[in-house]
Amino acid sequence: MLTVRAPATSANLGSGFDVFGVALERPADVVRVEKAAETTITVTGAGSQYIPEDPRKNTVGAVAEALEAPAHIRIDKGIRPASGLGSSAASAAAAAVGLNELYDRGYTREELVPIAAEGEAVVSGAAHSDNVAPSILGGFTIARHDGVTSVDADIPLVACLPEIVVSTRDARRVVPDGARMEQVVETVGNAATLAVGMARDDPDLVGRGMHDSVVTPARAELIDGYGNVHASAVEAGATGVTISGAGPTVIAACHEGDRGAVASAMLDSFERSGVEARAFKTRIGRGAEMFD
Ligand SMILES: Nc1ncnc2c1ncn2[C@@H]1O[C@H](COP(=O)(O)OP(=O)(O)O)[C@@H](O)[C@H]1O
Ligand SMILES: N[C@@H](CCOP(=O)(O)O)C(=O)O
Repeated sequence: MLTVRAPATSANLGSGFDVFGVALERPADVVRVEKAAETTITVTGAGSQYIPEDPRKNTVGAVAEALEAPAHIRIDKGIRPASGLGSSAASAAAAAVGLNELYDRGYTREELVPIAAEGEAVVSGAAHSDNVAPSILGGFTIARHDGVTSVDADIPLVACLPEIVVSTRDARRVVPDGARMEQVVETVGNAATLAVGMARDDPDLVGRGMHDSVVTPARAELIDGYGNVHASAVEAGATGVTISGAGPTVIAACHEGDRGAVASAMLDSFERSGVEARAFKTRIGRGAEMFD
């Protein structure tokens, strides 16, 4: 039996829709895999009552099938589903890393990314890799159709999760069909700024690069109080604020010493909108880790 801890992730970071992602130091899913004649799944932990144990409907089932690696898979959820923190992806990432080792398949971590993304297709209708890539590789990742680039980065973050459920499948339905040329130009500038900020561990550049005028405004409508939470976080010192993944988590980049104030400001602001929320002070962290 093998045990794998795979971290929560924040995808998009505003300007990098379906491309950028970061691994978070916490929270995480823990997945145990054991060889079996056919795949069975049990789920415990955060939000487990909403997660199917049928291998055709759970992200880890798709991964086991893609790797031809049937197993008893036990998932202990540390990441609430439909949170915008890559909950479904963390389980898929952990299963990919664990089953690859258990069955000695020999795939590199980069090669496991599209395999784990098969799980995302099951739940969101699209095999987007921007959550599974950082959950497997850690750091800041750029997921393209032809492969993944990753870089270690150290940026302090605050993730604020309101008690609202937004499924990725629903949030993908509000993504606009296209963008105007000036938005494309702006997005290229922001995305490039963010990537340089990651390479330099610079929270100011990362924050500036998180702005997005294409997808984020449409999705903000799904999160009660988003505009005020954004403004409060910036006022408290956040260098940039955006929706984490498909939401409803709101993620802020900041300097180390500002994390407490930013977290309090975001919580207070959600509360003023009548929304209960939790805030995690976190930072960019490592990818999936395996234990015997
Ligand atoms: N292993 C899993 N972990 C979490 N959610 C899963 C898993 N397998 C299937 N799901 C389903 O995926 C959906 C949550 O995924 P998604 O909407 O992408 O949210 P998140 O951003 O938290 O990953 C829920 O409907 C949940 O039942
Ligand atoms: N690029 C995807 C990311 C979804 O992230 P999740 O954490 O909400 O599953 C999207 O924006 O749809």
